Amino acid sequence: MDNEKKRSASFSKGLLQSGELYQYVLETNVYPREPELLKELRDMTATHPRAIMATAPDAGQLIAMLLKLNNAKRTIEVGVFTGYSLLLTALTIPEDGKIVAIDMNREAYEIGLPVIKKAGVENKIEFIESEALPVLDQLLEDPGNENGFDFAFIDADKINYWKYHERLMKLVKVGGIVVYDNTLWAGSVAMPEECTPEILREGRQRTLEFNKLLAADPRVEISLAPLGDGITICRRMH
Ligand SMILES: C[S@@+](CC[C@H](N)C(=O)[O-])C[C@H]1O[C@@H](n2cnc3c(N)ncnc32)[C@H](O)[C@@H]1O
Repeated sequence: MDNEKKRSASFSKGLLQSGELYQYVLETNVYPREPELLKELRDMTATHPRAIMATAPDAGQLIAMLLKLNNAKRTIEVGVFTGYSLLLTALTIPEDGKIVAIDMNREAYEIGLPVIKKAGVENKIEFIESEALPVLDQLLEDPGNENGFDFAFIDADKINYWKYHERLMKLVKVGGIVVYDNTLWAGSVAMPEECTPEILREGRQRTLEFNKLLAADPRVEISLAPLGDGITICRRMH
């Protein structure tokens, strides 16, 4: 990819002042520390027609740090796609860690699976091909899962984010962390509706509603970090 294309590809994902600034962050701080196999998976995904869906590497770097700071062992991931955030999590949690990874599309997961196998971390992953909501409800049927998870990463259909949140407030332990992706929705949350491109409008509305509910939720501390497409970090307080 030439520099111009690289700049515009990264800018479409980033929210900083300029593509150059985002590229600077990636090239000086993120890419040099990105594990080799994660880079391989990112490169494989780059040719996918929906490559833009993959978690941004700068957001991924913060997620890995949060997993470590929280000594996360049991995690949930909703929205796997080709597995960038999943491999990142699997590489970060300890050998006996486990990830319940849910996506209704196995095909995309299978694109990244050979790299996950090459990394030797497939044993940490339970991939469930399904709509996420019934799986979370099913997890809650087992009382052993209540407060049973240390961390969750949610990167799927915005319309259900609040429903996921309600379940996660029971599944993730007090002190545990839940990260929601795309909470700035390409910057559209701060645009007047009439100036928002049609393709972003519904997601913008859902994101505005979700962000408002989260900001008023006394169960969590929150921080909306403007990395990637915006990630909101929640720490369950009670
Ligand atoms: C933005 S992508 C996830 C990107 C991924 N975190 C990564 O790092 O590449 C969103 C994924 O959510 C999945 N998805 C959307 N709605 C879903 C639902 N209701 N239940 C389960 N998965 C869903 C899609 O199939 C898609 O693979």
